[in-house]
Amino acid sequence: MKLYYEASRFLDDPKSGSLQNRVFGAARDGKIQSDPKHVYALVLSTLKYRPFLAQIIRKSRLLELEKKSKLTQPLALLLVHDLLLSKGGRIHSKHHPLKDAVIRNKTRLHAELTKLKLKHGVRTLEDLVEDDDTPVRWFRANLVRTTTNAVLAALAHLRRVDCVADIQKGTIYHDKYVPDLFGVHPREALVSLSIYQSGDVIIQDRASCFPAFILAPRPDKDKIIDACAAPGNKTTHLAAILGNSPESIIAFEKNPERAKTLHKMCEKAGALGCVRIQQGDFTQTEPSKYPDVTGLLVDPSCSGSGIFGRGFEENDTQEHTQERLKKLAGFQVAIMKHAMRFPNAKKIVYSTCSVHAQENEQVVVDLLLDSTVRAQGWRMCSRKDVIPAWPRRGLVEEFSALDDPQRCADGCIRTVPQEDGGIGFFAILEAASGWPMNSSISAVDRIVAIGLAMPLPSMSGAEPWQGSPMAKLSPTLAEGTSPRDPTRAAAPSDKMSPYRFGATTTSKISGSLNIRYTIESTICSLYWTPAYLAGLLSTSTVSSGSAVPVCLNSSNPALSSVNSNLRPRSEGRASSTCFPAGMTSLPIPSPGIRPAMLAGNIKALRTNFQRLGGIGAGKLFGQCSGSQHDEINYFSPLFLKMFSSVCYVGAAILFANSAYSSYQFHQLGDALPLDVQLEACLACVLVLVGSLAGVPRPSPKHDIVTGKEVRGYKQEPLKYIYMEKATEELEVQGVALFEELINRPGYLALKQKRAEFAKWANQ
Ligand SMILES: C[S@@+](CC[C@H](N)C(=O)[O-])C[C@H]1O[C@@H](n2cnc3c(N)ncnc32)[C@H](O)[C@@H]1O
Repeated sequence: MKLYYEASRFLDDPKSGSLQNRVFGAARDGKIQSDPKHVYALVLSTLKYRPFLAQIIRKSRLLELEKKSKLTQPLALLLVHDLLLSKGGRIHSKHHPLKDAVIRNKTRLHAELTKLKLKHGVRTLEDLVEDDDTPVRWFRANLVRTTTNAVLAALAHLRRVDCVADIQKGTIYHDKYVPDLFGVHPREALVSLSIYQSGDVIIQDRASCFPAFILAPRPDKDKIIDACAAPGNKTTHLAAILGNSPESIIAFEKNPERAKTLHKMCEKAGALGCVRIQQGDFTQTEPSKYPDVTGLLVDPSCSGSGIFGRGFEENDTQEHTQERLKKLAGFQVAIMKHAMRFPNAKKIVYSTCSVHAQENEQVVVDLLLDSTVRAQGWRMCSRKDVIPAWPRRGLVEEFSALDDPQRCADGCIRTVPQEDGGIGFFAILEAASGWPMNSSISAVDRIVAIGLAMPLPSMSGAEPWQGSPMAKLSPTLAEGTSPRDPTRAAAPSDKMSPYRFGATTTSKISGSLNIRYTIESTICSLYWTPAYLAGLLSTSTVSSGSAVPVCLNSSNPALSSVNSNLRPRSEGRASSTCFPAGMTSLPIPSPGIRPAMLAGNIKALRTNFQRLGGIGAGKLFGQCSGSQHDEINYFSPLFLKMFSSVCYVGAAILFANSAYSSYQFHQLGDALPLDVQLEACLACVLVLVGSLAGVPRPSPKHDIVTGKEVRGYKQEPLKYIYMEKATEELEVQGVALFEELINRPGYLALKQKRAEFAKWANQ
């Protein structure tokens, strides 16, 4: 429980700073004893799902119901998170009153989770969070390994659409801005495809593809430095544009762990021949040692505010936010100034994944107002050099300190998170005097392009080749700063796409209603069906009166006593239950029946089944003839025909019911419960019985000695099932024997049940 107590301190910690810093800092200072990695992971995941967990807790009334246990909201969030979402079963490890309080409400909490999933039409909460975050799954053809046409051929099963808004499941969009880029619906199974696994395609947000595209290095001519490279999305994109020319990229990465990720990603992309990875601080390099470098891509650590749900933490104060932005901007200007010192660099692209002007336009203004930068001849490029067709440009008001604010703003690219189909982005281009605006990188003038960077998969354990589309992953920040944590999980339903709403409404609810109903009805069927079957068999015996046609041999001396017991049940006391006369001898295991009484009847029932089984289904249904000479009675052909039909109809209903239940469980991603499996088995048995009963009777045979017709086997009478006593006893107790059967909703009450369930699910 220590872990939960310690983690709860970080959920609503008023202190500023990133979660990672706070948790690991607390561990260093000896303020927490639990493994900081566990604390961090637990708090991070709880924060991610917080709105949903809070909703589940509120709707289940957990805190109200467990008032006595003094369960607090932060602890409830963590414990419910582990109960519902953690696979490790940590909450069950040792008893503790607070853990027990949550576990006591397990069913209620699971029900609320199910309702939430049904409401949003998702199989897991992960889907819900992801859905809110990623409007489009962007991926680019890795031209190091394949071609755009080969990728299109591999995805030929997807229908081509011409605009981002038309992207839905089963479609593919070929981007009009970045030629090797494609967009699919986030739920499209991309990562399971071989083209993804082989590294032929790399998932990368469109905005993240802009910087390398703007830099546009030329194969065999340019040498590029990627100043802040890990995890390597833009590095591998550069390699693709450079046609994998040997040794054409130097990729710097300060963080040793992230440098390993960068290596992995380059390896996966097949770009190691082209990229030289240099682990170390780019700002500590000596520019004069790189005379052959013609261009740089500077994608420094930033606030990551352009990535969905990765803005500053909600508990960050305004002052703290400003303080952090100032610090980041200071680093960003410094690293850009260093990049501008490379003697033969003609073009620099600067990018961040922030939406804050402080990290974007204001950095550019600071650079352009700097006397050293001016003296070096760097200037801003105009719109025509920075994806001119892209409609969203920089913020004019931020350039008021410069000569032509409109021109400067037009030289920028901005993307709004989600609205523009991906993460937030900004880009600007500057050039030194004399630089021909439409020139390539070989031009003598110097250019600076500014955009936004991508999140870092390694931060959240993503595979490096997943690239940048994982919009939830946090970016690495500058020195003295730290990655952003998801203070908010996915947006609530009002932010959801129409697509999901579509899936959320009637069909899901009615379907889910059916799940519950089918479970209910399945259990009922399983509970009652053997009784019905036994009843059918017994009834056919009883209802025909004393001249029982089934299995009683009038020559049998034991028969008279048996027959005397076989008076129609309507004469007995059970008739008061209003149950159909023919069914009164059913050994129904009503909860009211005391076990001892039931045991007697079960024994009798078993004996009957054994006898019937002993005779054999074929013999029972009269399709076989035997060698015995006793003439015995059989079911009438009409009865058998009807019985067979009843079996088929029953089997069809059970099959349909179990199939639909299976479908619904599949939709929910749950394993098929035993009762549904048993239902399907029962349906098979009914088909078998029905088909045996439906086999036409053989023509009568004649005894070769007597010449008489021989039609079957001698059979023993079925044992009488004594329901009378049980009935009496129950009536004394005031229990209606068949109450459950009478009150049980029929299969045809589905509509009503659906409505009830829909009401329940929408509470
Ligand atoms: C925003 S990420 C880069 C993302 C990368 N460009 C991509 O698209 O995959 C910033 C990276 O720069 C690294 N970094 C920060 N300061 C650095 C420095 N002074 N020198 C080299 N790398 C640095 C960080 O460790 C981090 O991995």
